[in-house]
Amino acid sequence: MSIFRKLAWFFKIEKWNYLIGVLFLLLVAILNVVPPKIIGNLVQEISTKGLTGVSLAISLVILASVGVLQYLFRYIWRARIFGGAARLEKTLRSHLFTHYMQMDQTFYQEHRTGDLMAHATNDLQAIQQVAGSGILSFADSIITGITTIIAMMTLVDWRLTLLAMIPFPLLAISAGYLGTKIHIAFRKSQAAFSRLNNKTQESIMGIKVIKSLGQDKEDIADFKRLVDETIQINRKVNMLDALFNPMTTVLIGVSYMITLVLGGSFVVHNVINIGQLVSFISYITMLIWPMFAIGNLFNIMERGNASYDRVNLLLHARSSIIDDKHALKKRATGDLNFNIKSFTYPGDEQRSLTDVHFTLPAGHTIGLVGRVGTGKSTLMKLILREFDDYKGAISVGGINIKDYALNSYLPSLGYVPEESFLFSDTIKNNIRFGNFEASDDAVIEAAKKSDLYADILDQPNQFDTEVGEQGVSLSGGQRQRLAIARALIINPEMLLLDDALSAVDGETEHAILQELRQERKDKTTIIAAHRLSSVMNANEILVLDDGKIIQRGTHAELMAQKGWYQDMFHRQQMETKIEKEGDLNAE
Ligand SMILES: Nc1ncnc2c1ncn2[C@@H]1O[C@H](COP(=O)(O)OP(=O)(O)OP(=O)(O)O)[C@@H](O)[C@H]1O
Repeated sequence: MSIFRKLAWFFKIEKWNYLIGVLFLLLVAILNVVPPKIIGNLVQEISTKGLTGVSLAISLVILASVGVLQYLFRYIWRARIFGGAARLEKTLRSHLFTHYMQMDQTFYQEHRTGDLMAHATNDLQAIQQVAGSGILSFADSIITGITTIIAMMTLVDWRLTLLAMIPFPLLAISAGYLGTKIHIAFRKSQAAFSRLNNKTQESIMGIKVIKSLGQDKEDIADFKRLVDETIQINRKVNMLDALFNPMTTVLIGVSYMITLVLGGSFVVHNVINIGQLVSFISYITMLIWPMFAIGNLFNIMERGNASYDRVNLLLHARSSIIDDKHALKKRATGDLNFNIKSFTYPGDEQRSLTDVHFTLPAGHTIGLVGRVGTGKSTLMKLILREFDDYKGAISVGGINIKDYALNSYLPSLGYVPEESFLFSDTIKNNIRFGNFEASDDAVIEAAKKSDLYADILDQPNQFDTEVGEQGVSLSGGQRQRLAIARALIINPEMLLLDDALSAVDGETEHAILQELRQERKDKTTIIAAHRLSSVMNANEILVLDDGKIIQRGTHAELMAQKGWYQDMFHRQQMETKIEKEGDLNAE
């Protein structure tokens, strides 16, 4: 029952719909007791040869009217109760989705996508069932049960009713016992479903890697193992479930036996007549549904309860990146001051950034270089406010970035990672994702600036070409340039390119960077790259190692020093030369 308590907030909002629904359930249940009584009367009249044409006609008219009214009333309760359940699903669905949108990176590091999908589908459906079939089973089993029992007591005989109900308490005891077990089993079943969801999602996303490394057989075996495990757990749920329904049948059977033996003797001793016995047997039959409804109710409630707890846990997770009450609702413009004493990822032991300090005046570009895993992306993540828990401060235009409202701050930034997410939509819509108001001319302009225009004209439907899921129909370089166009269309105050030109050739890279220098004279740009040619023209270049700045200066200054930058520059020049010679020889 605790799930009803947990959903009290919703039933309060929908109280009128549920009250009207339950009222009509009650009317249906009251009407339900009429036909057995009429049939019992008819049988009695037949057995005493007292049946007349008029009484038969009246009985038939009553039966028909009851049928029509029940049809109408059933329609009303269905619309009210199931309509309410649909609204609960809608409310929870949008609540959960909005919550997902607001959560920070730490949340997404802690929860796997498959899990989050399972919560948004399976769990919400289970909760919705509580508000629909659950309420129906609950109200109907009580109402039908009570009205039928009252009819049996008043219209037939209260002693026979009590005797016929002897087996019923057993049902309540077993329901209570099985209910707890079912609750635990459901939790396990839902966790298993999440694991299976995660596996399916990961395998489909990673299908290319799995196939190219020849791991398909192992992956299928792994999947089968998970399916077996899930089936095993679900079998236990079904077994517990299966224990309940046959028990109901057995108990009803016992009740029938009591009725036939004792009811028969009541007829023999003229306590009740044969018509009443027929009515009584019909009433016992009418109790079968409430019994099954109780079984069904436990099932629905336990499933819903386990799901509600899981969803609630998610909804209670708080993002650590939240707006202050007095957060500034203004675009972040001006110089960037990055002063980080130290930053460690949540749950990590090792620092990822130590003593990284720099100022980037508006209109300037800073380059970030260094070995892999030295903190270049981490530095950008802090500017992007993916993580707020660090020692130090970052400010833009003299204002701490934590003091800006997220909805004002983030749209001031244009971020392009090495692998951008593209939506399965047209090229045009992907470019103007950051600004759907952007005109077609602005889209063309952004495509030209990112050196993508010629490629788009080669596509079958030019700007209206669908790029497929995650942009599968485009090359790596085209995807990167499309992501740059998407960032440029919002004309960001600060552009962050995180190895965003790694898949384009040197010439294209040169053209794009040239364009950016022209276009972004009063805005800041941060470029993290492995290819040093990407940062050569930056106003300052930081060389990072193990999260610390080991060298800094302009290209000329760094080339004049012995160190990582000079070594790497020479090495990359040599590689380019060898590549070019290789190309010439091939021609
Ligand atoms: N989300 C994360 N949680 C925990 N540790 C992380 C996370 N992201 C990165 N790290 C760690 O932080 C360090 C810096 O990683 P980062 O991605 O910033 O390096 P990078 O210089 O951008 O590397 P690359 O050139 O390969 O992109 C690495 O040791 C990495 O393992």
